[in-house]
Amino acid sequence: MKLNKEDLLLYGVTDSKYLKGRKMSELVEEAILGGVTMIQLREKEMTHEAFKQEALDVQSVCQKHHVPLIINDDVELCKEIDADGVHIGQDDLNLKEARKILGEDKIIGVSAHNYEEAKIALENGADYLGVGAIFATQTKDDAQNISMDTLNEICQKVDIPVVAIGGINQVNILEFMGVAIDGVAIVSSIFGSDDIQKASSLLKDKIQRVISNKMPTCLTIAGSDSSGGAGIQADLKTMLANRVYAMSVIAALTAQNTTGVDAIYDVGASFVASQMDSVFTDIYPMAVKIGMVSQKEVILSISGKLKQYHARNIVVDPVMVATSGAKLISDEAIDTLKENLFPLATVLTPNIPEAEVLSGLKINNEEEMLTAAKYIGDHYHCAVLLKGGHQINDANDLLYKEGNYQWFKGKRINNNNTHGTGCTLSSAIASYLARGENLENAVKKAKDYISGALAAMLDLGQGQGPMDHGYVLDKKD
Ligand SMILES: Nc1ncnc2c1ncn2[C@@H]1O[C@H](COP(=O)(O)OP(=O)(O)O)[C@@H](O)[C@H]1O
Ligand SMILES: Cc1ncc(COP(=O)(O)O)c(N)n1
Ligand SMILES: [Mg+2]
Repeated sequence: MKLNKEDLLLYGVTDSKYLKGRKMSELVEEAILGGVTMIQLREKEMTHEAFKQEALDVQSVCQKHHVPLIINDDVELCKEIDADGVHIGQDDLNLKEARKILGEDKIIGVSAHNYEEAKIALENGADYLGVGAIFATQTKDDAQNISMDTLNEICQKVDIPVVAIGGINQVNILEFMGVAIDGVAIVSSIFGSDDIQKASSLLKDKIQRVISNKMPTCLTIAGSDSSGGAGIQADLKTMLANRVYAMSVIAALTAQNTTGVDAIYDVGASFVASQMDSVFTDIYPMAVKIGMVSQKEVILSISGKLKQYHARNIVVDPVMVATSGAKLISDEAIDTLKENLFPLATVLTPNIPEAEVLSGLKINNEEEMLTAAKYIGDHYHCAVLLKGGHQINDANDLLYKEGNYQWFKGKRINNNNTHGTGCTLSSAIASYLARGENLENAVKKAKDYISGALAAMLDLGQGQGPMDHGYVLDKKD
């Protein structure tokens, strides 16, 4: 029996510490009834005879439900009872030998902790890879952690199925949104649960949704602009126009129009946290854009939640002053931003005045833009896109990342309606990161989008008006 990719969707891995006097085959049957699609029998401290007896019991349950049974480590036992396959680690009997013993018809899975190991396993004829540990796990204390990025890289470069393993539970399973895995291998959250069938069924439902979802998801955490040109409203319009599913956590409300900000109403830190819980435990965002956050407590609650949910692709727009000149952040909050949010950022997107505040340097030309971008990037250990919208000449933006820099040239458009340009650019970058683009391509596409939105020459309001975020839809008429 050879492997179907679909069999890996919810891969239950047993552990006798959860037996509590019951038979392993009973636990396995509950897991299968809940939706587990493949079973791995994993016993570390059992005599050969006892392991064989348990394996035969479990095998009859698996056969009854047409679920493949994989034996951990023990190639001989797999052959002896004619199980469907074996899973071997990096230290176990090597793959070529296992293949010689079992022949081509048996499934052989291999554990890999990095791309090199994955490549070798692929070359030596593995049928699937178990990659981890993704999260901290109690099952294996020596497990190395690997990042979502490495996991995704392995999935994309290796064309055999990949399951993620290590500490996966009902909440963090959503973090695989947008990662090209074929399934998850789970021990404790299935077999350690009081109701194995129910736990399996909930996990199955979640992993099915995560894997089948092809719509990139994106979250903005920012302030509301009642006039709709900047803040949350600009972000949602931008994300929609750049074809991602957009969600919002409102961190502040402004009474604002094109002529200025009349009032600010702060949203409490705990309500911001509640909004983030609601979003991250249901539709996990593949990228997050952070805009106006005016209060220290709110920033702390955002950074705490971003860490808790291992958010990735974080674009931080250090919004300090609106295009109209109004101050949007307290001085105390700027320090909190630097200490707590900047270290989490994939990229920071200051405009020239903001970069001057962050670097303490004056910026009058492109050479000084580079000096400031370098200072900020090296100081806060993140990539920096220093926007040139406030330059007198061209609207050229500078991306500085890990010692390298790249200019994104723009033609200055003779349009005074630039309300919300920073919000729009950062949201467009987040959208393309959610779509799987690397930072350089995301910036390039975002820059093209905003140039088009400015060139559409919308003219609304009595002050510096908003842009036409929907210009891309005109083609559809
Ligand atoms: N008149 C303009 N013509 C073309 N691009 C512009 C113009 N004004 C701003 N931009 C671009 O809009 C983006 C936002 O930049 P900027 O206006 O500096 O940010 P912020 O809104 O945060 O002050 C950048 O890509 C910048 O180059
Ligand atoms: C709620 C809110 N957030 C941000 C901005 C900054 O606008 P810009 O993108 O023009 O810098 C704004 N004016 N209002
Ligand atoms: Mg602006």
